[in-house]
Amino acid sequence: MLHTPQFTLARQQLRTEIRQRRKNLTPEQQTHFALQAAERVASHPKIRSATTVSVFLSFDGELDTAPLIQRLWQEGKQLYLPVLHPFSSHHLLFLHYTPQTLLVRNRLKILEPQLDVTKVLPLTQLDIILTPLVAFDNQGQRLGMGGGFYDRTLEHWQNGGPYPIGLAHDCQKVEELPVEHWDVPLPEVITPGNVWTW
Ligand SMILES: Nc1nc2c(c(=O)[nH]1)N(C=O)[C@@H](CNc1ccc(C(=O)N[C@@H](CCC(=O)O)C(=O)O)cc1)CN2
Ligand SMILES: Nc1ncnc2c1ncn2[C@@H]1O[C@H](COP(=O)(O)OP(=O)(O)OP(=O)(O)O)[C@@H](O)[C@H]1O
Repeated sequence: MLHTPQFTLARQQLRTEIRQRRKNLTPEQQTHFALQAAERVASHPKIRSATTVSVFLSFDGELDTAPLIQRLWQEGKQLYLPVLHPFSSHHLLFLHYTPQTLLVRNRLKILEPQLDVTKVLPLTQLDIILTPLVAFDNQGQRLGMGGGFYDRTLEHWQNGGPYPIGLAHDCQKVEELPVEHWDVPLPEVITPGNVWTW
């Protein structure tokens, strides 16, 4: 199915608008929301029973994952971070993340663990994938930064892949997103104020 230029433009405008919305949150709001969300994530049954969880390092006004990461380490979870694949474009690898991990800035200016193949976890061994997003809607549809990284990662999640849980601010929710055929809807999104399930 092909879409009109207007449709693509609508997605792009929505990205710009919601990114601005989350960047407008005050530092006080960011701190408060990060703690609220950390509590919701850490007490979620699927997280409690998980061994391996992928997180992300926040940028661009995203919900700050720093308190959540500390808490999950304390609880003995094995954490992983997305790393841009060195030659398979728009694909991610997931690398082990500990307090000792050396972080470097990638070409999109996001911190990631330095590439070390011995630290890569196959997707089939990841229990939960906490998924960043720009906007989500009433049906669990997700709009990301536009690289298709998580769409590719989550393509086969229902056939033995990691269970995805979106992580976002409440202000990132919209009524209905313009959806592309490759968009993968999320079964759950956790915000500071709510746990949304579909
Ligand atoms: N914290 C976090 N990590 C993540 C993601 C994310 O959404 N959040 N990603 C989810 O997919 C992947 C990175 N995806 C991205 C896709 C596009 C842009 C981007 O357009 N960035 C700049 C321009 C980059 C540049 O300066 O060259 C921009 O802000 O417009 C950034 C990240 C992997 N890691
Ligand atoms: N499963 C897939 N297989 C191949 N190409 C894909 C797949 N998913 C997305 N793409 C391609 O990736 C590009 C970006 O997709 P999209 O705009 O939906 O990204 P996004 O969901 O906003 O970003 P992200 O998932 O990185 O947060 C599109 O051009 C699309 O064709």
